[in-house]
Amino acid sequence: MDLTLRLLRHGYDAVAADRAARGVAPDAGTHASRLAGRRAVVVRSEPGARFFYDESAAERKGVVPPPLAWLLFGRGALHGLDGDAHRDRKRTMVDVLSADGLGPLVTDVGSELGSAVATWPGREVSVHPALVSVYGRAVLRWAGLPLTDERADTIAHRLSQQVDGFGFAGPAYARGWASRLWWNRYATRLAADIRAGRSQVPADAPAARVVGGIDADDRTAGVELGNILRPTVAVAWLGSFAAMRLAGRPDWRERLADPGEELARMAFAQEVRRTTPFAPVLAARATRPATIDGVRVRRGDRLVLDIMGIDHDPARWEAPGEFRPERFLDHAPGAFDLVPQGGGHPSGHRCPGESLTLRVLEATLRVLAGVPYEVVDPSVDLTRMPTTPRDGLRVRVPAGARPRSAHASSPGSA
Ligand code: HEM
Repeated sequence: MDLTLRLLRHGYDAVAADRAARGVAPDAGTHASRLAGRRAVVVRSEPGARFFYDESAAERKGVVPPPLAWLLFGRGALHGLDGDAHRDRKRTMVDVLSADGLGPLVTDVGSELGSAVATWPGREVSVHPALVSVYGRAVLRWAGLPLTDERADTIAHRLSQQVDGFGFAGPAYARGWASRLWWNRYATRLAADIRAGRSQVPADAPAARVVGGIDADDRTAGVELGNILRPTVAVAWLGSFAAMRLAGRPDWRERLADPGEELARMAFAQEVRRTTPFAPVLAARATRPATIDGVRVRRGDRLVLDIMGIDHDPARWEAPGEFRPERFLDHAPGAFDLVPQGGGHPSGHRCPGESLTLRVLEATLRVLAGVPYEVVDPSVDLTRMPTTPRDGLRVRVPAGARPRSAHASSPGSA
């Protein structure tokens, strides 16, 4: 069976099911398969991951089919560019997302979430939609868009629908497309207004820097602006798993509530990234032949990076099935060992939002660690992509509880 069908049927367990069906040895780092009717080589080992990220060996153009790529990233997005066209555009994105400029966004996430959790005592709330609002308001404000909170909430939830639709889950896929078409219209107009000096977006704000830094038409500039806003909202998927893990670890919960424990929160966030199912695989096309781990690669073959397999590989991670944040306290992962947001060098296709993701999760953990909530149902459907703990993680906060974060002053680092 084709891996595409397995992805639709098994979701995050698709590669494991493919390996089992093809009789691949448990320790094999690479195996031959099929993707969308073509020969494919699925890579997990370090040599395989290096080949996947070698620009002289693999390309992206046209590999992800439009029904998925145009929904999630938008038509013409840098995810599907190669060579100089990719490099030029990537530079703008990396500049805008550099660590120096993220402080105000991260502080805002902490204070927005602090205000939100102050309303939770005595209620049962769903964490995922709450985080979509918090991250969405914060990133839209940081980007420089002058919006009311209500309008920002609406936009945040529309952006989250584009993410929620990527796994072709029936109505979610249709909702995702409705939101994508709306975003394309809204963002094209916004990009044109920013470029013509007709908007209230300050010239040095991230939205103006993205739109001004990209050498492309207004529609494509709007698509790339979405490629900063939408994935920041998507951190809510990781955030809901972070909240679930926190509830399961009272020892860490106590520690992470201490404002001085930033490094421990970063380690916890790394382990959340490693263990959270988000993108199961990535795809590219081989531009030259090779042999990887004894498996022949032909020019034109699809290459599939097995994200779930790498992040849970027993050769890389001790007890990979266990949630152990301490593994990141004194260990920085290699460029091909922890790949929830891609791997290799940042100038390649690796996600430029990793630092933002980690810092937003760190701020989220600081606030949530001070809230005495219980999880209603931690079950996770691994066949649904993207997935969250059931119902976006419903939590119950006792009446009269006083979330610590709502009273603590926010440290500048958070
Ligand atoms: C939920 C958190 C996130 C996850 C799981 C995630 C995952 C990924 C993955 C798997 C890739 C593809 C890497 C590759 O093709 O090799 C990627 C690329 C990308 N991500 Fe993220 N990401 C996240 C957050 C962010 C954030 C916060 C931003 C920006 C604010 C961002 C912006 C991008 C962009 C622009 C690319 C395209 C890079 C390129 O093709 O050169 N992502 N991300």
